[in-house]
Amino acid sequence: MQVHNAKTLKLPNCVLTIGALDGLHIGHQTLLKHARQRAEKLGVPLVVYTFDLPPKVFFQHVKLLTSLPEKLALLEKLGVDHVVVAQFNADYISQGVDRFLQELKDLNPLEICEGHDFRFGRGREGDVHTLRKYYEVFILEPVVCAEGKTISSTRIRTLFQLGDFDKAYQLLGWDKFSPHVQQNEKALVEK
Ligand SMILES: Cc1cc2nc3c(=O)[nH]c(=O)nc-3n(C[C@H](O)[C@H](O)[C@H](O)COP(=O)(O)O)c2cc1C
Ligand SMILES: Nc1ncnc2c1ncn2[C@@H]1O[C@H](COP(=O)(O)OP(=O)(O)OP(=O)(O)O)[C@@H](O)[C@H]1O
Repeated sequence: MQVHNAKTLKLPNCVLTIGALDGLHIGHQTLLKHARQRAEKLGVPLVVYTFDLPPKVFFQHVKLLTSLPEKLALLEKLGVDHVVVAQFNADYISQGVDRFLQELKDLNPLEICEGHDFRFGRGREGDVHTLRKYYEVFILEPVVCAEGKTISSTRIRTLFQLGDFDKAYQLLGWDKFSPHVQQNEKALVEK
């Protein structure tokens, strides 16, 4: 797997998923497994475009579930070929939807795979309908837990704060005893 700064990767084609992907929980994993299958079927690389810090950590100062090195290790396990890491800072945020779409052009995605609530660009002005004007977009149905509630990074952060570690690990879907999970448990309960 190769890691790139924003605006440096150029590809003739790919399957692309964009997102904060904090925690790489079961919803994210399902999305990336689908994207992996599409990339294999089309014979093109799988690219993930992600943000460091995740936008919600930057704006709302919520707790980080996975550090960048942890996230990259998990993306590699999921069979991602290229990861673009955008430094999410004031300068980056100032770019509007048009410049972000311009950047995507260099990746030439044959398909973009997202969940229905994906947003992008300054003020969250772009969504899957915006992407559909230019690209083939696959929308994954919300992945839910056994009680039918949608899995999200926000929900997992809340479960950690409530001390419901078993449920949080269940929704993360990674090995409870792996070093990154133990390290995060400590970080998430410490205020
Ligand atoms: C160029 C750019 C500017 C953004 N500006 C904002 C912003 O002003 N406010 C905000 O909440 N999120 C902003 N975001 C983050 C997106 O809303 C969104 O969190 C990001 O695209 C990841 O999608 P996800 O949260 O569905 O994973 C921006 C994203 C991009 C690519
Ligand atoms: N449970 C889920 N089912 C299907 N798609 C999902 C699910 N959770 C996230 N996604 C998709 O994964 C991509 C990245 O989303 P994001 O990183 O914002 O996850 P999130 O769990 O919704 O985070 P947060 O709770 O911080 O908003 C988006 O396309 C989003 O729609």
